[in-house]
Amino acid sequence: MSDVPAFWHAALSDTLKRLGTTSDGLSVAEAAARLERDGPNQIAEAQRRHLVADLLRRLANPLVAILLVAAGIAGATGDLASFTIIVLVVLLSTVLDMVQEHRAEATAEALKRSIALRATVLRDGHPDDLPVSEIVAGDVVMLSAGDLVPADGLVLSANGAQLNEATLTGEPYPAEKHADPAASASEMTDAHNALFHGTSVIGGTATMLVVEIGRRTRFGAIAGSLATAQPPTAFERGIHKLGILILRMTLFLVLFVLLTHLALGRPPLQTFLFAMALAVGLTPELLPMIMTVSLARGAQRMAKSKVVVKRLSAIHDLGQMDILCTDKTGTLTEAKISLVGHPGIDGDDDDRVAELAAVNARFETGLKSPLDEALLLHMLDRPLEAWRKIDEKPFDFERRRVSVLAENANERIEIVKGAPEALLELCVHAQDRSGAIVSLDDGMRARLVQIQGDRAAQGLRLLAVAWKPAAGLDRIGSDCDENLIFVGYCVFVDPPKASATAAVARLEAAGIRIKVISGDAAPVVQHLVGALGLRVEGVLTGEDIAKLNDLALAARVEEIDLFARVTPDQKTRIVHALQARGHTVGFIGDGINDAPAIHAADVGLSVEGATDVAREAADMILLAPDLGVLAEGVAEGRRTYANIMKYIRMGTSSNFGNMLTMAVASLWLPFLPLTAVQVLLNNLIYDMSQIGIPFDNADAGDLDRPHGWDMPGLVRFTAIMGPLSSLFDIATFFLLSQVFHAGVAEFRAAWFVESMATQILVVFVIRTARPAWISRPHIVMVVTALTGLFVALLLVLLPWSGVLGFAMPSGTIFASIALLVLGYLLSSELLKRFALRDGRNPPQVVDGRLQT
Ligand SMILES: Nc1ncnc2c1ncn2[C@@H]1O[C@H](COP(=O)(O)OP(=O)(O)OP(=O)(O)O)[C@@H](O)[C@H]1O
Ligand SMILES: [Mg+2]
Repeated sequence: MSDVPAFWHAALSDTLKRLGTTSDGLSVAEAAARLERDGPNQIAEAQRRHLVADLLRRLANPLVAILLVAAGIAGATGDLASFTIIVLVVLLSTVLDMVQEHRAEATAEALKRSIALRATVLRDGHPDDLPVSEIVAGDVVMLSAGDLVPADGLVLSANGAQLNEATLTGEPYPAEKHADPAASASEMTDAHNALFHGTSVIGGTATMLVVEIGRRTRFGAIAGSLATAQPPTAFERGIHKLGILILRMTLFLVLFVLLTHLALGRPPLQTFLFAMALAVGLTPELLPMIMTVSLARGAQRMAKSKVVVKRLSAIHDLGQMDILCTDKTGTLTEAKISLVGHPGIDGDDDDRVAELAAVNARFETGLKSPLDEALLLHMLDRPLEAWRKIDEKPFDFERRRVSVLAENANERIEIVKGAPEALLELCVHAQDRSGAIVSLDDGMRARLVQIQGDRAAQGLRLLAVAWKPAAGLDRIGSDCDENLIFVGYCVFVDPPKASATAAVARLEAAGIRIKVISGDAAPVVQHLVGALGLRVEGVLTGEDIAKLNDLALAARVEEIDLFARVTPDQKTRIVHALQARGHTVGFIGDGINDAPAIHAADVGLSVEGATDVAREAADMILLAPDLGVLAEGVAEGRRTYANIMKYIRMGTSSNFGNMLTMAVASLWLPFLPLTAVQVLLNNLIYDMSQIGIPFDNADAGDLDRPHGWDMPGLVRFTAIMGPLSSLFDIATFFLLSQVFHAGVAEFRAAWFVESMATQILVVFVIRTARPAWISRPHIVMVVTALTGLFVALLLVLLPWSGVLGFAMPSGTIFASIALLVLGYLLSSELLKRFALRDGRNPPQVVDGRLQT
């Protein structure tokens, strides 16, 4: 990497001295000073772009730049009015755009900050829960299983600390960390005394001295080069394609208008300005702003219904999600686990079982599972003080058991507790109530399997407990799973969550199929879904999945709704298999074991109380561990999508219509239908009139099933509504020039009004697939749209309209225009039933289930 010696080579005492700190950490005042000096501990550059820089960036947009140059030419040739107005309009619309977008981004950022990761940091010698961004070099941070390492640093002390460093090193196996110096380690993979930002603690605890923060960490160094941006969603890709299409058409039209007018001998400068203004008018320049504002507004509303969005574009995915994978504990159950029994091999409660299990739970340093907590709670009145820990082999989700080496005055033994099926297999002896050790024959094995089956069928969760003598041993050996002596089971109850049934029903009614993916045993999961009354089909276990390759798995995942005893890796495989079948997949989970699947899903979901790793991997965080909250979120996602589509439909259809109109007008009219200034004003007012769209209400039809980017539907909409608007434009031309023989200024005023009214008012028609008078628009949208129309009328009616090149049209002209506009709105209302049909084959909902 670099010639500077790696930070883990130096002696700890030297590093402490260099950083001016001790193993008790910094004082609050010193930390504040360092935060001021070094800046926050974050990898991304400060998000807030500088306002002036942003303005310049927007003005550098080629279209705007051409306009400004054109304005300059107009000014130089003495057309001061055009110069001033063009510059004003350009500035106004740019600033408008920018302010809206900044405000939206600020809202989204604030929401995100509310769920920022926190860490336990020693300040003034006391542990304090602080946002990770406030960590400075010299701080001492306390880490435990499930935490993300917030910076680079040295291990001060560790207790069975195991780290997953795959993000940095690609190494899938956990790395053990301890405080001994590693002066000779040249690679980070060998630096067993160093902790790196972005890795996660999967077992044990550690205290860490922070050495490097933010971009100076190893992770920060590569994160900068590896663009961390998420790949665009299907919706964003669609929008991008549409943008390119519009750009091509605009270019074509502008060239066409330019060449025809020049060929017909019209004044070159004016024609050029007009063509440029047209180009500006045709670009959906407001689209990015409308998208950001809609998404931010969606995020704000979702926050009210307790879903905090970390990645804004995930709102699209949420609206499009048609499969939700969920883990069991906490989402479908109350996660209030208690021990209800500890039967020995005869089936009756045996205290030795509870005691050994509790010793194991007490000494295990990994993330305490709710099962461990239930065990410890049960033993509260009988402290395990006689026991001393010697060694441990921590829990992992592949082995599904924990081994602990411990002793009391009488014995030194290895105690194992874990998933019963596998653990029973490993036992060759059993111990009965009297303490006698008997051989575990087939008959007894069958009786024990029977106990497992009985309890699981009642929905009770089981852990098996076994042990073996370990006199003279100081470490757990590689033979730790051999020759075990079975003592009994711990039986837990985790009551089903009452609200889950209704929440699942709501999600299913919204066209989302639920799949339960659990690390628990199949009968337990089956009993639970039965108790909740969920309609789920089929079961696949981790063992089955291990035998399937990805292709075979993809063939099975559709019809199976229950997955039991799966490993974390298999959770991810299931998500990928569903994605391969074309589904938009959500995954909700809270554990270390869920994080990879959360990351792989289109919509990664986690809950407030989940482990850091799960929350970090998620796109959205539910503030309440309740699927009902998610159902609300889905509705918001779809509303956001529906509103963005309104803007896009308005834009594409009126653009396409305008293009046709302009092409016809250029050939036919002896003058430009509008001056450049008028085109720009038209565009500005139209833009402003649409600012209310993100606030609009959505119809039930927009919310009751998933929908994604639908290009064929959009093309059909444009092909129907575009020509319709041209038809009425051309009718207006005809009326004005052939019937009323309007003068140039009067013609332009009338056409300005007609074009504004049709463009602005049609939103009330196409915002809904239902009859326009049934579906109520949001008041903010009504007000912005009508204000736009009012301003347009003022520009023509006020005395100074002459400055803009308008002359007041006669009352008859106004009346005919009003009739034309009315006719346009009515025919749009009639035709929209053909234009607004979904372009894809609508998914069929049969018997409440979405058929795919
Ligand atoms: N602390 C523990 N000690 C021993 N075994 C454990 C412990 N925690 C979990 N196990 C075993 O590992 C299995 C898988 O763990 P867990 O149930 O947490 O997985 P999961 O996929 O998160 O399940 P869920 O869907 O319930 O959230 C458990 O069913 C249990 O048999
Ligand atoms: Mg879990």
